[in-house]
Amino acid sequence: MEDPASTANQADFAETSSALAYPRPPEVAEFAQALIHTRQTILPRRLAGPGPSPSELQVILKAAGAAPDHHRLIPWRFVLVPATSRARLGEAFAAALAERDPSASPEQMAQAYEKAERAPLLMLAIVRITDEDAEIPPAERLVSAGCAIQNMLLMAHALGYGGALTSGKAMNSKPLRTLFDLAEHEQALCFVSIGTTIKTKPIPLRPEVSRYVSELNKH
Ligand SMILES: Cc1cc2nc3c(=O)[nH]c(=O)nc-3n(C[C@H](O)[C@H](O)[C@H](O)COP(=O)(O)O)c2cc1C
Repeated sequence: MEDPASTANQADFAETSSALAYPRPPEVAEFAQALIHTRQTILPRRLAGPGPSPSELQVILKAAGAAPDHHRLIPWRFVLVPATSRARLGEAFAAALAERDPSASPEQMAQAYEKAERAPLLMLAIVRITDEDAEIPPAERLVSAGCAIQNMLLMAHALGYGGALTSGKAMNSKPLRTLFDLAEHEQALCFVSIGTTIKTKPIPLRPEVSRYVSELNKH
């Protein structure tokens, strides 16, 4: 059965690209494989300018919108943190640290503050855990958010940028929730950092398929 577009309005949707040729030329799968398997985390301290241009940023953000999204709820959102707002984020990180560890040293406070300065493109990924559509449980919303985030990481990688997801103890602290104006039913998932890779590292080893796949027995 087709899903109704329940929460989001039809006007919220737009065509993005034309279809790929069918049958697929083999290069398509080869390209997809190369893209997926060469993506790796490049931590924010290894990301410098330039970051994506405004038009590249739109391409990256549009990729999120291609994620599977049951009932087309758009249960996630991203808040960009431009250079002019990094100081406010740094203050929230430091306040979050002070809240959970009142004995934090000035060095630790400075480190917490400095985390907001890294990576030319920084955004917070937020998921709407519940809303009036009770049919779509939190787990499905989280899956959709993860798909949207991975789409952006892969698109950034295709454009030649490095990227990383970072979380940490400040994620759902009061200072951060207040700064990003999170509603009660929203949860901060992770920061997405994107920029030019200044230091590469070997591609990590990937798990054998047998580690995560099994077959349902008949009995
Ligand atoms: C939601 C989420 C949050 C993450 N937060 C952090 C983090 O705070 N610090 C970090 O070093 N890596 C973080 N990671 C990245 C993982 O450590 C990384 O993806 C993993 O080591 C696999 O490496 P790869 O991305 O290079 O394949 C996070 C990943 C996810 C999915």
